[in-house]
Amino acid sequence: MSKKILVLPGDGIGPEIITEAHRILDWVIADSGVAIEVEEGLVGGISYDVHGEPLTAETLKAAQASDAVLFGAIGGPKWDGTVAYDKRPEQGLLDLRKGMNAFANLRSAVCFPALADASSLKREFIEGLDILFVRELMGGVYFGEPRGIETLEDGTRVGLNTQRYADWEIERVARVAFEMARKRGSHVTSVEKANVMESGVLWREVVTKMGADEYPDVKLDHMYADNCAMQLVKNPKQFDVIVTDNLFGDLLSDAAAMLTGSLGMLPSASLSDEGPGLYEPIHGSAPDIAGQGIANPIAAILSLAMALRYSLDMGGYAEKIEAAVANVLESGTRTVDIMADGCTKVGTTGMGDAILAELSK
Ligand SMILES: NC(=O)c1ccc[n+]([C@@H]2O[C@H](COP(=O)([O-])OP(=O)(O)OC[C@H]3O[C@@H](n4cnc5c(N)ncnc54)[C@H](O)[C@@H]3O)[C@@H](O)[C@H]2O)c1
Ligand SMILES: CC(C)[C@H](C(=O)O)[C@@H](O)C(=O)O
Ligand SMILES: [Mg+2]
Repeated sequence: MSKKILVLPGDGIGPEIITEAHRILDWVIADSGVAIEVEEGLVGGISYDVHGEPLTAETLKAAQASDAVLFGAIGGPKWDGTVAYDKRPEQGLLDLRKGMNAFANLRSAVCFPALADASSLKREFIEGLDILFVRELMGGVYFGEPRGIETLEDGTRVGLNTQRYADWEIERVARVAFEMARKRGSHVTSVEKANVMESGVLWREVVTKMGADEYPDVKLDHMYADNCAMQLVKNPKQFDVIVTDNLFGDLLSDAAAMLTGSLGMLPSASLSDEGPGLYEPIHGSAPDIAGQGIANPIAAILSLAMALRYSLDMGGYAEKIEAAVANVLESGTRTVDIMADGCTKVGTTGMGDAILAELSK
C-alpha cells in the first residue's frame, strides 16, 4: 500500500522552505522507488484568505488520513489584529496539533561541527551539543480553560489563560522522554516551576514517580524553567533530554536554536501514540525576510528527515539527508543566517540545490 504525505507550506517563508524540502522528498521517492503519494494543502493565513478558516475540516481530515504531515510556517502581520482571534493563523496550527493528537513535540538541538563558530556562544560550549527537547504540545496554558478577555463589574479588563495539566498528560509525555533518553545519553532533565505553580508540583511528582518505578536506569534531575534558560547559555552540554510543558518548551527551544547557529536549523516532530506525525521547523514565517529567497531551508529539510524516520520507516533516508546537510555545511555553503568568513553565500534554492547535489553523489 502506498504511503501518503500531506504538505502544508503555510505563510511567509513557509512555501519557500517547503519547496526545498519537497524537492528532497521527490528525490527520496525516485531513489527509493517507494510509492509515496504527496498531497498539498492550505493552512494558516493563506487558508483563512481562501476559506475563511485557518484550518478547514477537509485539511484536518486529510492530515489524519496521511502517514505524515510536513508543515512550513504560519502567521504574519497581514493577519495580526485584523482577523478574529479564533481565526488567526496560529489557531490553525494549534487545531492541527490537537486534531492529530500530537502531544509529544521532539525538538532536536544539534550543533553541526561546521557551524560551531556560527553560534553566539564560544565553540567549546557548543561543539558536540546534542539536546533533545520533549515539549508537551496539547495542554498547559495554550489550551487550558477558562481563557479570554473579560470586563469586570468595575470596568477592569482581565486577560485570562489557565495553566492546567492532568497527571495522565504529564505521564504520557514523560514516558516519551524516558524512552528517548534510553536510546541516547540516559539522562532526563524535567523542567517546570514547582516553586510557584501547582501544575509544576504535580509535574515533578508524576515524573519522579515514573522515573523511580519504571526508569531507574535513566538519570533524572529537575530544574526550574528560569534556571534552565540560564543553564542553556552557561553550560548547554550538561543536557541530554529535556522534558517540559508547552510554554516553557516553546521558549527554551527557541533559545537552544541559537546555540546551533540559527533558528533556521531546528526541525521538530510532533508525535501521538498512534497515527500520523506532524513535522515542522520550530521557526515561524519570518515576515522580515519572506519573499527574498534567503531563508534557510535546513530546518524544513531536517523535519522531512524526521518524518522519514518516525512515520515512514525510512530511517536510512533520514540518515542520508542528515549526512548530506552536514557535508554541505562542511563544504562552506551557507545561507545568510549562518554565513561566516570564507564561506559561499547561497539563497534558499541554492541551499536546496547543494543538498540535492550531495544526495545524488
Ligand atoms: N510554527 C510556526 O508556524 C510558527 C512558529 C513561530 C512563530 N510563528 C509565527 O511567525 C510569525 C513571525 O514570528 P517571529 O518573528 O516571532 O518568529 P520567526 O521564527 O518567524 O522569526 C524570528 C527571527 O528568526 C529569523 N528566521 C526564522 N526562520 C528563519 C529561517 N528559516 N532562515 C533564516 N532566518 C530565519 C527571522 O528572519 C526572524 O528574524 C508570527 O506570526 C508568529 O506567530 C509561526
Ligand atoms: C505559532 C505558535 C502557535 C507556535 C507555538 O507557540 O507553539 C510556535 O511558536 C512554535 O514554536 O511552533
Ligand atoms: Mg515557538
